[in-house]
Parts: sequence; structure tokens; C-alpha cells
Amino acid sequence: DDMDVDTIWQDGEFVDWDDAQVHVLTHGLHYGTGVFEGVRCYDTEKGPAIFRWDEHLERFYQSGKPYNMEIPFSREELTEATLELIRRQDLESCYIRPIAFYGYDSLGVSPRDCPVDVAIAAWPWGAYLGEEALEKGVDVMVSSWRKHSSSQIPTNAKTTGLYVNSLLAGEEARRNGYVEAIVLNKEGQVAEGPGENIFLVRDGEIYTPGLSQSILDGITRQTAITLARELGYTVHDDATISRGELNTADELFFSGTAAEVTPIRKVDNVVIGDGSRGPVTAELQQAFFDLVERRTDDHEEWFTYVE
Ligand SMILES: Cc1[nH+]cc(COP(=O)(O)O)c(CN[C@@H](CCC(=O)O)C(=O)O)c1O
Repeated sequence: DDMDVDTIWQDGEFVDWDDAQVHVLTHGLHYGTGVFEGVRCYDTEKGPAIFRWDEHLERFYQSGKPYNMEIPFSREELTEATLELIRRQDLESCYIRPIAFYGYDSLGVSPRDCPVDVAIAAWPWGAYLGEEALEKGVDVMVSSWRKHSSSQIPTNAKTTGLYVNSLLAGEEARRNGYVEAIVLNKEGQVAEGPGENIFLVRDGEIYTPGLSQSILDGITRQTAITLARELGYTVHDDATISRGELNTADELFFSGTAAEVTPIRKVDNVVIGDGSRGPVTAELQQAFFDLVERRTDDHEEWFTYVE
């Protein structure tokens, strides 16, 4: 691969990238029984810093609970492993992917005696939805696939198997010439993107679907809510957004670790606002990047410095 990364932490050891392998009868490969995180490390004015590591690590452990999956390493071990992984590869801004999954022992849906395997990789990852996306926004479509309900699969656990729903929606959008999808939930209300949360701006107020809408409790979503309120905006963080409200929105944007703050400029070819990044989105996006690149001293507790 063309990335200059060469090391992965696997079950307690640092191994060469090419040697970080699993058996083809690994439980997680057959049944989607893994949990993972997506975390960004930013190259800030004070050196590389992992953004909201504590919250991501906490969600990582919580995600395993519905599957009785206990991560066999402590938070301190995983933190030290991650910092060391970044240092060893001289990474500055990078994307960190911890994963835990039922490993290889025997098949059958029940993981019975399968071990819980853990790996952490890190690599440079740019703008998730494309270089232009952050500035110019993206064209999306409302997917014909609905989000599974949180009563069917816990949507607040970042489970590997869930992402077939994300793939079905996102690939349908891309096959139809769009960059990404918006996914409605079983009730037909707006839930989120395949890999992002979604925000709506109308008459100067900000709305985002609440956790009851079968969404992932995004850490970037929480960050955007906090920053927006600090900027003086009224934020409705438990909103029920109907599909029709997407068309009449003044602004729409995605939030996510990979997506950061990405404006949405068209939905099913209906222009949102004036079809460009909206003023509230721009202000929030600027506040986000000023924060994560440490051009402000706010929220220092959200940063774990690598050095
Ligand atoms: C379904 C979903 N919803 C919301 C979010 C935003 O959550 P947060 O990162 O905590 O703000 C993500 C993150 N998607 C991750 C995986 C992307 C991928 O392609 O893989 C990510 O952004 O890292 C989701 O996968």
C-alpha cells in the first residue's frame, strides 16, 4: 500500500502491517461480531493530539456490552499502545482504528469459547467525503434503505456488522451519482448518514436527530452541539426531523470523526439554501477546526497529546 505506515498493534504486540492477520474462520468475519472506533489525531500547534480519546475509548468498551464482549485489555494499555503506535510511525495527523472482535475457535452464531481479539491501526486519512467536500459541500440522496431500528440492533453500539446497512445506503447513493446517502429510520424520520450524524439549520436555530431516532451517539455530534451553544445558537439535540424538512432546510451538514463537518448542498437534486456551504455551517466548521488544530485553548481536556 502507498501509506508510509508499517505497524499494527495486535493482541498486545506491535506487528508488521502485513503480518496483522486472522484465521478465515474468525467469528467476527462470519457474523459481524466486532466493535470498533474511528478516532482522529490532529497535528496541532502543540504537536500531535488525539481528539476526545477518553470518550471514544469509553464508547469502545460500551459497544461490546450488548454482545457480552469484554475487551481483554485495560484503558491504560490501549491508550499506551495507541500513543506508541503513533510515535513509532512518526504520524502527526492520522486516523486511528481500534477494533475488538470474537476471534477464532469454533463457528456457530454463539461465540462460546471464541477469544476476544483486539487490534489498533493508524494511518493518514484526509477529507472523508473528498477534498472539495468541506468547502463546497456534497450532493446526497435519501436512501431507499432504512436504518435498522435500535430495537432490532443497538445503534448506539459501533458494531462492525451494522455497516452492511451503511454500505447498502452509501453504495446506492454513489451508484446514482451522489457522494453519500441520508438514511431514514423505520418510522421514516431522518436518522443520520451511513457514517455520519446529520444537522439541520432553519431560521437561525440548529436541529439534530435525538438518540431515540436509532442513531449512533456521535462524539463529533456532541462536539458540534457544545460548540454551537458556546457560539450562542439554540440547539435542539433531540429533534425528530421529517424527510420533507430536508428540502425546506436553510442549511444541512454531516458531522463525524472521518467526515468532520461537511456541508450538504443538495438532497435528491433539491438545492439546500443557496447550494453552497451555509453561514451557520461555515461558522461551526471554522470553530471545529480552530478547536481541533488548537488555535484556541478551549476544551484542553478533550486532547491527549502524543509527545
Ligand atoms: C453510523 C455513524 N453515525 C455517526 C458517526 C459519527 O460518529 P463520531 O465519529 O463519534 O462523531 C459515525 C462515525 N463513522 C466512523 C467510521 C467511518 C468509516 O467509514 O468507517 C468515523 O467517522 O470514523 C457512524 O459510523
